[in-house]
Amino acid sequence: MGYDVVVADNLETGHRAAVNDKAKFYQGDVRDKEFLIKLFQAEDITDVIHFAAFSVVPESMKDPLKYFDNNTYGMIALLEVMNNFDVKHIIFSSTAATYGEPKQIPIKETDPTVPTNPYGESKLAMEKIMHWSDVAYGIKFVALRYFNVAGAKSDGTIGEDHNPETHLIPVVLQTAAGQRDKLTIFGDDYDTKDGTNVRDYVHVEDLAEAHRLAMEYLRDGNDSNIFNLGSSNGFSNKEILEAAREVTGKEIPAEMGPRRPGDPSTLIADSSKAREVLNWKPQYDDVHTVIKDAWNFKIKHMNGYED
Ligand SMILES: NC(=O)c1ccc[n+]([C@@H]2O[C@H](COP(=O)([O-])OP(=O)(O)OC[C@H]3O[C@@H](n4cnc5c(N)ncnc54)[C@H](O)[C@@H]3O)[C@@H](O)[C@H]2O)c1
Ligand SMILES: O=c1ccn([C@@H]2O[C@H](COP(=O)(O)OP(=O)(O)O[C@H]3O[C@H](CO)[C@@H](O)[C@H](O)[C@H]3O)[C@@H](O)[C@H]2O)c(=O)[nH]1
Repeated sequence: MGYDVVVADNLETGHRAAVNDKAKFYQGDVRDKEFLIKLFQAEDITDVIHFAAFSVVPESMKDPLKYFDNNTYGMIALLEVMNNFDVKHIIFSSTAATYGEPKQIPIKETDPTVPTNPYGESKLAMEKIMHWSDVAYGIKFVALRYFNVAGAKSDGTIGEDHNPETHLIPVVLQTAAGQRDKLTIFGDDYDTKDGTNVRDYVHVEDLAEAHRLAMEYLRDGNDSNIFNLGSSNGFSNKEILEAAREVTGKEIPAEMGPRRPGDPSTLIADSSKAREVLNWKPQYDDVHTVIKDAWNFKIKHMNGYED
């Protein structure tokens, strides 16, 4: 859309091949202030979109300090360097995991934030650090609380590739592709329509557009703000499995397993604030399309970006 883009990533879970050729790429760690200072000296940065983080809920339960170090400390280092270079806009990948077990569905931005896992806690702390950096240094932020991001770029060129993969839809599709023997659904004794967890899946292309709108919102001189980003539809884990069977035409063997520690029962967004304030108009509300796009990426990249 005509923006000049600089990407910084340590490639710990990311892939060089996922970076568009038109963007400049710097390999380095967001916690490394020397690296950031060199980057901010070399490039004329006006706005920062901060995605870098660890984001696997069960891993954060086992190793919380890894999450507070990479995520929360990473934010401190970044804001310090932004402040030194007088960069005043940051768009941040926050998460539905900041809410914890919701008191009401759909979840509004004003609802209580009581994370049930260290990952969500690390991100909530990052939001608070941005708030106080706004008060003290005038760095304006938009925290985008993503619900479950899924799908792939609709032309099949960019998609999810984690090793090991833990997210439900790509795990289901690895099973459909014969790369796993079976799917294990983590718990069927929740207080939901069929006993399995319910999540709100938002297409990655809709999510990307919300970032552009959030950046323009800050460029227009608006105040710091927090927005939910979800499709506002809830699908149970069993429903995702059934939808994936329909999309792929594969049997997809599955079994029930025990609950996964740290999982809230149901997460569904009220995204009306993003629609009203950012004028966000998500194009995808059908989970079949989300799964179809993820499957399209999968069959073109059976081994991820190695293909
Ligand atoms: N996928 C989801 O459903 C979801 C939902 C809510 C929030 N989020 C957030 O969105 C962001 C992107 O998530 P994703 O699913 O694409 O995960 P991902 O692991 O694919 O992407 C994270 C990227 O950050 C990089 N990174 C991590 N730590 C870094 C560091 N210290 N320095 C430099 N680069 C670093 C990784 O190499 C990777 O490219 C994360 O902040 C995550 O918490 C994701
Ligand atoms: O093999 C699997 C993998 C997942 N699940 C379940 O599928 C659901 C979704 O899990 P997952 O895809 O791992 O996502 P979440 O744990 O819901 O977390 C995602 O969504 C959060 C916001 O809702 C983000 O903050 C996180 O970064 C992102 O990973 C949960 O009920 C899991 O228990 C299974 O049953 N079997």
